[in-house]
Amino acid sequence: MTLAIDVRGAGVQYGRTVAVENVSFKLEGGKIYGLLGRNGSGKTSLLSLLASFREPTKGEVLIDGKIAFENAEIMSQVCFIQENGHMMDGYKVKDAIKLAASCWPKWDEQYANHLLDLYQLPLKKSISSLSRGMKSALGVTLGLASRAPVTIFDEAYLGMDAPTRYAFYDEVLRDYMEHPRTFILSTHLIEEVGNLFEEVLILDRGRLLLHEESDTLRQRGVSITGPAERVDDFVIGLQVLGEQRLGGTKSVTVYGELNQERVNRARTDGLDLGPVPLQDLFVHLTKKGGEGA
Ligand SMILES: Nc1ncnc2c1ncn2[C@@H]1O[C@H](COP(=O)(O)OP(=O)(O)OP(=O)(O)O)[C@@H](O)[C@H]1O
Repeated sequence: MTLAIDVRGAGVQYGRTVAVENVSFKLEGGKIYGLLGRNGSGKTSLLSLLASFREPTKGEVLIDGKIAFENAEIMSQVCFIQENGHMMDGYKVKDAIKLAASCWPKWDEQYANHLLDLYQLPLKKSISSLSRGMKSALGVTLGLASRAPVTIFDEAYLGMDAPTRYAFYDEVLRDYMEHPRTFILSTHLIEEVGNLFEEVLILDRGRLLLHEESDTLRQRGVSITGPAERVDDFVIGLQVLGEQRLGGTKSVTVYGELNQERVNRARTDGLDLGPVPLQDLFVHLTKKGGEGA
C-alpha cells in the first residue's frame, strides 16, 4: 500500500522563529527517501507535519489526498520515530510494544519479537533505564514492526553503535523489499545510509533546496583529477565546489553534469573523471553563503 504525500507551501513558525518556510514537494510513495539538512534546517519540524504531530502555520500537508493534521485514519498509517523517543520514560519496554500494537493496524507481532531478540531488548525493563543505544533499538523495533505505510525515522538510530546501525540499514532494505512501503529517513550520516535513498530532499534554513532522485544528484558532481595546470584549464567556466592538491596533481570537484564534448576533452587531456560522494555534494550545497542548486 502506498500513500502519496503532497506538501503545499508548508510553513512552521515557533513564535518569531521560522523553522520551515514555503516548502512544497510531492512524494509518490513506495520508496526510501532521505531528508538531509544541517542542524536547525527544519527537518524535525517538517517531519512532524507529515506525522500530524503539528499543524502547519501556513500551507497544507496531504497524505493520500487528505489533510493529515488530526486525521485519525491518516495517523494510523504513519509511524514517526524520533531519536529522543517520545517514548514514555515511566513505562516498560513491553508497555511500549503493547501500545504500538494498538496504534498501528499493520503491526507485526512476530517481526517485533524477532527484532526484540535481535537487539536483546529486555521486555520487563523500564524505558528510562535503557542505554541510549537500546532506546534507539526500541525505536527502530517500533518503526519497523509497525509496518506503517509511511514509516519515518528522524535520526532514530543515532544512538546505536556502528555495527548495529549497519544491521539496521540492512534490515530496512530487507523489510522494504518484502513489504514495500514509504520510508523517510532523516540523517547526518549520509555516507552510511545514502545508498539506501532513491530520492533525496535537502532542507536549507527552512527551505527546500533540492528534491531529486539520488542517482541524478550523484551525477551532478564530478571530480576531475590530473596535472594541476591541465585541470585548472579544464574547469574554467565550471562551478567549482572544492579542490585538493598533492604535488603536481590536482583534484577539483565541480557541480553540474559534463556534456559529451567535455567528457571527450577530459579524455584527450588525460584527465580522470570520477564520482563525488553524496556527503561532499551535501556539504557544498548547504555551505553557509553557498549558492545552492
Ligand atoms: N519547539 C520549538 N520551539 C521553538 N523553536 C523551535 C522548536 N523546535 C525547533 N525550533 C527551532 O526551529 C528551527 C528548526 O529546528 P528543527 O529541530 O526542525 O531542525 P532540524 O533540522 O531537525 O535540526 P537538527 O538536525 O539539529 O535536529 C531551529 O531554529 C530550532 O531552534
